[in-house]
Amino acid sequence: MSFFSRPSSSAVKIVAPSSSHSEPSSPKFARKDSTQRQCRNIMIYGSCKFQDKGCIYYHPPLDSSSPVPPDSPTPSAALPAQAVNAPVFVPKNPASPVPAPAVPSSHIGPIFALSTGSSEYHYDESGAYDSQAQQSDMSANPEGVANLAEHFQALDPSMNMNPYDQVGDMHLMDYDGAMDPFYSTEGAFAHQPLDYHLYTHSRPEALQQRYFISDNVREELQRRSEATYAAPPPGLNLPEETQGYHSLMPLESTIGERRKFGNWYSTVYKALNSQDGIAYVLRRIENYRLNSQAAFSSIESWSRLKHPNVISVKEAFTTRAFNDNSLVVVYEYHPTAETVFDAHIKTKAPQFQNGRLQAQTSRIAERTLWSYIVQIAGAIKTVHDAGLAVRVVDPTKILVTGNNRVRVSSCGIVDVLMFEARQDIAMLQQEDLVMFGRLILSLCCNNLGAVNNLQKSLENVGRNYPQEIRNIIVYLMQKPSPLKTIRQVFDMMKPQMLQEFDESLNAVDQLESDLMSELENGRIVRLLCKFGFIDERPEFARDPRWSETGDRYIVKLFRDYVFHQVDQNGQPVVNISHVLTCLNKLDAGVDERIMLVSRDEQSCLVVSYREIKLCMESAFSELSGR
Ligand SMILES: Nc1ncnc2c1ncn2[C@@H]1O[C@H](COP(=O)(O)OP(=O)(O)OP(=O)(O)O)[C@@H](O)[C@H]1O
Repeated sequence: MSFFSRPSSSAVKIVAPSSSHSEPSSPKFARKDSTQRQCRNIMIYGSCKFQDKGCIYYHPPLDSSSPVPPDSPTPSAALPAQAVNAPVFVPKNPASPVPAPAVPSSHIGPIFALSTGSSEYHYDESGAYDSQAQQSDMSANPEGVANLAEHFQALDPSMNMNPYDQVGDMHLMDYDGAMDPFYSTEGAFAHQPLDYHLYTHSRPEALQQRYFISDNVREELQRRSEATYAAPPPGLNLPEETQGYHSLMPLESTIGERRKFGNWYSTVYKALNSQDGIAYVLRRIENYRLNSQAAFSSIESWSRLKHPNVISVKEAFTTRAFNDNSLVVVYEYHPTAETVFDAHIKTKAPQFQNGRLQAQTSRIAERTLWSYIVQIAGAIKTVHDAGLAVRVVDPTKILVTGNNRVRVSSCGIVDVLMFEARQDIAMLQQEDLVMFGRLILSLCCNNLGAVNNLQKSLENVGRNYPQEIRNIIVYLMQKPSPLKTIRQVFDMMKPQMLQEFDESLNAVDQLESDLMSELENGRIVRLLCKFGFIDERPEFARDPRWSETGDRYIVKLFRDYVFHQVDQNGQPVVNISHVLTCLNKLDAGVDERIMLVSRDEQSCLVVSYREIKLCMESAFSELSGR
């Protein structure tokens, strides 16, 4: 189907000037004979290997310095009446130079003539009005140009609003550089200003960053992804596989001084599960001898417990794969997690401050501390409600797994190791509370040994933090009593819980808004997929020229307009703002018109995004058989 035969189309075709003014629609454009169409090999490679071997296309003589470019595969020769009456591409003030259209100069042919009746408008290579041509026209027909402009304006009053008039006002959009340094703004070219209503942003005040998820989130997620698939260095002499887990990689150093986990040495590995392909953490206890299978009974209870501040337990097993009797407990893996000890207590390397090397004193912020207390208290409450005890509430066993997000790790392992001691669960829960009090004290004082001088440490807490925190520590560390429960701690920090709740809702809003921008990107990707399906398709319905003709030709020219523009120096324009602007306008099907130029620069089409969208949809539905 010819594009120009669309009854509703207002596309205007602009063709190269013919030798005779009286024949604006040169019969050249009607030629479909392949022997007269230039061979594409000549256009692409400069020569055709098959020229003397039966290639049916036109090969210009070698000595011809500027071979006549072939016709663009314009589907129809003649302009229908509607197209002539449609709004046309007219300079606002024919007597003065016309500003360049939004198409880069190099995409515009040597001289274009807007052929309408017996008059023509001439544009030079930069798209500016060719005053010489105008002179000669005017000498032939002194009133021609002025009359023609009046004629066009009479045809369509909307002509007074020439969208290209705004080109002079167009400027590089402010966010170009801010968005991504890779997309340089060098070699400025005219942009369409963004139509913000095309974006369905939930939070318009944050528009600058809204094309993609925020840099912080993206970088963090990428770091996590890299950590998940990081491979171990060679020569670690680890088992290839144990109980369905492979690609083991230690998450801590296995050489040098090692701390014991109770009476045992332990090592933490990341490993991939061969059944679901997911990464898990294996905590291995070295040289452990299992005396009773019943020791694993608590693991089942732990594997049922789910809480956002508890690292889930998957399973436990014993193995000889490490050349000893090892106990392994498998946990959910949180890439890039670090212990609370490493994050807040460990001495940091000294840094230069005010020109002097100074030790880093990083007292934990009060807000962060409250957030940790609320989260850990929530975890302990859930564990106690399930009839279990955490048993290790320690800065080296609480992990920071995200922005202010903490999770209790290593659950269940002490239950297995100490199975034979069979302690009373109520007593173990009381111990949890004392350990929790010590943890808060260590965090406030930046010191694991703070508990050794309780009086002084509490004074320290009183100086740097509000009285409520001190009260909680004192409450948790007092003697065990049936009245001392984690619920009481919640009563002591109601305002902070409310604040924590508000902030977690804010975090959800923030993530939803990030998700929203990714949704927009998904929309753009779907459009790009359609381009991919249609453009340069070698054949469809036994037609090798399917992707080069009819609606598909418009789609192809639009693809060139979006991606293959060059600046005034002939450099490719690789500016994602332009791409996003065009694709969003296409997706919305706006009425704004743009000029598409054929690759041979012999013809131009002025079409609206709405029409291009129709072409794309019709071509795609042909392909998908809908
Ligand atoms: N579930 C998990 N997900 C991700 N990383 C984890 C997980 N559990 C532990 N890790 C990481 O493994 C490393 C070692 O953990 P471990 O509990 O042994 O800490 P540690 O500081 O070495 O304590 P210890 O001195 O008692 O061995 C830590 O950096 C921790 O962040």
